[in-house]
Amino acid sequence: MTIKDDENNDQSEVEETAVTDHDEAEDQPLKREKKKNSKKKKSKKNLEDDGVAKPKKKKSKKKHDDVDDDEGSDEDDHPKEKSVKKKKSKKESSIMDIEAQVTASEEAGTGKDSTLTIPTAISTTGQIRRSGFDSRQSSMLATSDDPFAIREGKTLLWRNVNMTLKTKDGADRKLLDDVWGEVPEKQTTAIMGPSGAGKTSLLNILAGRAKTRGKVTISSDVRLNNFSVNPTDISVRKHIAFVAQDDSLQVTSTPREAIYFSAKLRLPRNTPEENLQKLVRRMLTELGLENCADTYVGGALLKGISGGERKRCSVGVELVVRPAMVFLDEPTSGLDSFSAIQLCQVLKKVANAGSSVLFTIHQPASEIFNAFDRLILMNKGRVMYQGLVEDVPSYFRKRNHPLPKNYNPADWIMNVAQANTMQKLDEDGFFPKDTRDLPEPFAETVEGKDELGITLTEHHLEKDFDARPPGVFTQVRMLFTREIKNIKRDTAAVGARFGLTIFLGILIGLIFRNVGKADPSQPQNLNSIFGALLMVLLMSMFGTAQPALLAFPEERPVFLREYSTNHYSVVSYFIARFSMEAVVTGLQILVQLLITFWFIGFQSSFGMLWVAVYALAMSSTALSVLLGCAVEDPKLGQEMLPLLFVPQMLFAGFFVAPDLIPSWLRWARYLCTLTYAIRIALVEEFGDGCPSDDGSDPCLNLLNSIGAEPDETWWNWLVLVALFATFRLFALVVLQQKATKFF
Ligand SMILES: Nc1ncnc2c1ncn2[C@@H]1O[C@H](COP(=O)(O)OP(=O)(O)OP(=O)(O)O)[C@@H](O)[C@H]1O
Repeated sequence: MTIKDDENNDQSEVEETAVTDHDEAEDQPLKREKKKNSKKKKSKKNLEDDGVAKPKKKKSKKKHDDVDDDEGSDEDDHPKEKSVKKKKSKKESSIMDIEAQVTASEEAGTGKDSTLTIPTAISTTGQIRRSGFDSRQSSMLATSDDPFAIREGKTLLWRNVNMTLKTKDGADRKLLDDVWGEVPEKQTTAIMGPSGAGKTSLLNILAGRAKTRGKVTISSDVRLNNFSVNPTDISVRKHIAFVAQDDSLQVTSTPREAIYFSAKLRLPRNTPEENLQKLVRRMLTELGLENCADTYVGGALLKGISGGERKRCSVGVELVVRPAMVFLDEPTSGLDSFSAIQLCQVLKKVANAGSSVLFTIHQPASEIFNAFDRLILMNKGRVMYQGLVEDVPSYFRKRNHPLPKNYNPADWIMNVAQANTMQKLDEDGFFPKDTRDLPEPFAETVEGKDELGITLTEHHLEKDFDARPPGVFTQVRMLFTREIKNIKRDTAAVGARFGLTIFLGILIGLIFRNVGKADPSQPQNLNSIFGALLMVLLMSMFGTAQPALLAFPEERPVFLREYSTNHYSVVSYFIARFSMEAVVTGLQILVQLLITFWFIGFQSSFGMLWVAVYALAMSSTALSVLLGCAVEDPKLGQEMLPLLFVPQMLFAGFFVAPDLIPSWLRWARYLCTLTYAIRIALVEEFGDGCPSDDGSDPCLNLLNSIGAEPDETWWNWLVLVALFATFRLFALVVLQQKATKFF
């Protein structure tokens, strides 16, 4: 095998690099670490056959072998990739050698630490183990085009997880009762149990998607690589790839694009384009998505791939970035048995590569059940079993519920859980207590320091500039490109928006035809021109603010998923959305004015009128974006739409003279963008005045009545721009706050 052939050469090559790359300062912690390693090595506590995982050297050796086996079988499955794999650089091979060596030395209990700057972490059993590569090695790993490349894993463990519901009669109902457990790295762990057992609640708490709220109280002791963490903290959530039950994918993207989008934005910036493409292709193949790779994901209004394919696509989006921890809520629901097995095999490969995989599952087929490494069996909020899947039969046998021959173990244990009362199960010795002897946690947060002064984030931080994820520019470009595709593909929405603009433009144009060419010194003509101008402004406000208001609430699930999984920053998202809105709004106003301007025959310059109407549209959309960011439900957003427009019309000064408005309410007019836009447009149209025969000037009188001074137009521009900027800034703040909320 290539890896073995290169072993000696590559190993020495990397050893040399590792040593020469570290200056004196970096060597110090290494020495400290080695000292501490030897001091702190604790014996694994042998946990008895009460459902607690036993450390099995044999098992871990097998796992290591599995990695190699999988490598081999992958090549068999994908002959085309053989040549690619053979061409893997020596460096990549050597990294795998290092990993193999690390695993082997862990098992043998001999650490060859001298070549690696590996900080320590304490495993669930208290055993000290290495948990990292130096930045050079990890960045080299990260540039691989293999979704199952070896990665550094993480272990999550928890105890005393309680979830309590205050019932109507004031009593406390325990939804989760002192739940404990762990998701070790390199293993797949399934949470099973009857409906209502608390599987989803537990997964959500661990993934930071549930917290004390209303009548539900949650408390927990959760540790990530022995850092005591609050799972709802965004910095903790970003360590976990989460695949929710309901898919939140961009409706107009294809599976290929969705997976590529995730890989491009989350993998190191120096990952070659060719590798990204290979990675995506491999992911599509592994998940059986090749046939629908270029079909839209689809949604309620757009026909797309099937529900099962959508689910697999969601899994691919997370797995493509080689996460250290993967949580999945019922990943196999809605899949046929072949697809479910295929997906489980993929999860197994991911675990073999080093990740910790946790998922909830209903009653799986025996083939799937036997493919898990570990099982957490929940029953009415309590842990009924916790440990290796292979220990399940003996555990149940010892408790007088032996597994019948030729029976699906999953069916059997569910049957036992449901057919017996909790009291009977308790008497039979189920519901093991947490007897783990956990070491003191390093720190209260991932940003706290471990004993070597290293934060959990730093363990994974890419120090190499090129190995960091793409910057703001790439994020904005990717988001912007996706938005353009979205607009092009969602033809119904774009067609409705522009179709309505054309229709209303023609209608207004026909009704006010040639009104602008009439003599404005005649009162009825002046009223008509004013009416035409007002209609054009109102139409631009309504036509642009409504889609902008609905945009964020509709996109919220996708945004929250992508933001919480490190695709992009809030600022990038905001800039991309704003740029898209600016372009589309500009075009929409152009179409509208091209029709109405020539129909009506306005006297102002076309360019100036376009700028005024555009400025009004942009500042109105800024207000509606603010509202859109504040509400979570698109329907609620729609209900609140009048809130944007009615006050604008009331306070702008053309229905009621400002002096007649109660004095304590008059200030509100200064916040209305329409007030300033109508002044600018009127000055453009009537600024030169229109003296009548009786010596008066009706045009200037009109300007006067609504506070439009031709000499002070700049002031109106300034306020319009200031309002625009303020609303946008508030929207950004609100979005930033909402971005961290999942509940
Ligand atoms: N926020 C909540 N408020 C009130 N009750 C809740 C809340 N969340 C969960 N529950 C209750 O907690 C229990 C466990 O719910 P959970 O959804 O975790 O079960 P589950 O094992 O995932 O069930 P299923 O397999 O049917 O999805 C249920 O009785 C549910 O009604």
